[in-house]
Amino acid sequence: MSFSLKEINQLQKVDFVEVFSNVVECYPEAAESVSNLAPFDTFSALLEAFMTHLDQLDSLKKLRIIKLHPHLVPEINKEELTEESASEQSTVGLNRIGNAEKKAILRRNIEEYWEKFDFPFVICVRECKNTDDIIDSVQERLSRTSAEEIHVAFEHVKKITALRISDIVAH
Ligand SMILES: NC(=O)N[C@H]1NC(=O)NC1=O
Repeated sequence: MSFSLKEINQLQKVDFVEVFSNVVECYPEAAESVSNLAPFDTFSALLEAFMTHLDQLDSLKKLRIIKLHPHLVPEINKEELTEESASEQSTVGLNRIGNAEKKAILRRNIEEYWEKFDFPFVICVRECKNTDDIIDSVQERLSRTSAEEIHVAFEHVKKITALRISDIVAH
């Protein structure tokens, strides 16, 4: 459902939090905090409020948010996907990889990443052209340090959030 900025600004706090509850995956606390800053003069101001909220979180909370994201191969953890994640994962066909070998490589790489870092591989899927793009990224990012990867993964969390906000609010 898409809202105008005017409609967003007229929402009661509880409704604002519900509308934006999953723009940060499974972390409604972001919407809760940003709701206190309403009304917003522009779409950019709303977007910026969420980005600023995320940026100022301490590193433990950032890590917690990264860990709230589902694996790109949900079978790894037998996960139920949120509506937003399922839709994003389907944009590049992650839910219908026909090539068994490719599916196995992706799964192996993502499991290896999880074992190395102890948090899921997070990437803004909607910025990827296809599953090969994702395989290349996970292989490249596997060589990084944990601190580097927390930073990179969190930048992807912010991109995912921005796109989800753009889906909700006409701009
Ligand atoms: N693991 C991971 O990257 N998950 C996500 N990426 C994305 O674009 N949507 C997600 O849920």
